[in-house]
Amino acid sequence: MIETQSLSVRLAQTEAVSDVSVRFEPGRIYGLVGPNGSGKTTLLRALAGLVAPSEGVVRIDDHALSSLSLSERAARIGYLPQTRSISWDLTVREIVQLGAQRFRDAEVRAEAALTEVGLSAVAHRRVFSLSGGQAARVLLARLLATDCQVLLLDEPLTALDPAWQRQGLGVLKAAAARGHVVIASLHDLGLAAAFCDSVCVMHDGRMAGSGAPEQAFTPALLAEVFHLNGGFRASDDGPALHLAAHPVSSPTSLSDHYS
Ligand SMILES: Nc1ncnc2c1ncn2[C@@H]1O[C@H](COP(=O)(O)OP(=O)(O)OP(=O)(O)O)[C@@H](O)[C@H]1O
Repeated sequence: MIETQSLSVRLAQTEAVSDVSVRFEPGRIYGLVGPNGSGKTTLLRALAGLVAPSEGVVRIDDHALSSLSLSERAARIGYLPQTRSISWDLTVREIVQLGAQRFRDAEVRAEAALTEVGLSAVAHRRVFSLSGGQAARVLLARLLATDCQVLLLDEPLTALDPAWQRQGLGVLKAAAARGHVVIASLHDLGLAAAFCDSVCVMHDGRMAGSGAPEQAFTPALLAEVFHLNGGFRASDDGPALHLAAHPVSSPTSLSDHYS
């Protein structure tokens, strides 16, 4: 379990996260959603202990995160940052094994993670020879290989094709089913609604709503936070989130949003 209590994070002149109290439970996948600049990355970085709270606290399993050593944090929390780069042209297998290096059976764990992301066939290849989407899957496999209780992912679907966006979320859902806490920032609200047990909606640094997608994604919240008309409607596969093709026509709020 990882939670924040009255968490605020100030970055220079900006209160990027403002008075957020939220609890994330094992066995569940959480979609962290919100417009650009709403505070998703900052909240994830605070949960990872990479940025200090200006107010409030992050707690993991009833320990204040700040009381844990770096190695204790690293054993509990895996983090896939938004800006991803691979510095060394190692093989795919070697990169993924780096995630599992605290385990004796790192090689076995790395192979299992590579299978999950569909990269076993290219495990011998140098990582710089891969496509952008394949490289993104290598880093997802490295994160899975950490086997950390808490997995934090900042826009993990970037660079993935539509099929692999769904496969990737399926892999994360399976990790949650194994007992991990999975928290992923996502921009695709439809995918968040389809795959996540809960969504947490950030708006101007605050938590504007949270809960099961059908409860949290109300038409009023979609209009207010995302400037979108939409809501859940019945479909053959059960209730599904439908969003209008065009944003709500609100020149003032949209110009604010995109400025
Ligand atoms: N290093 C920084 N210094 C000052 N302000 C920052 C810094 N990093 C982010 N911010 C500001 O904090 C706010 C939240 O940014 P954050 O990156 O957390 O948003 P986000 O929801 O992840 O956005 P996006 O969807 O665009 O990735 C924004 O107003 C941003 O401009």
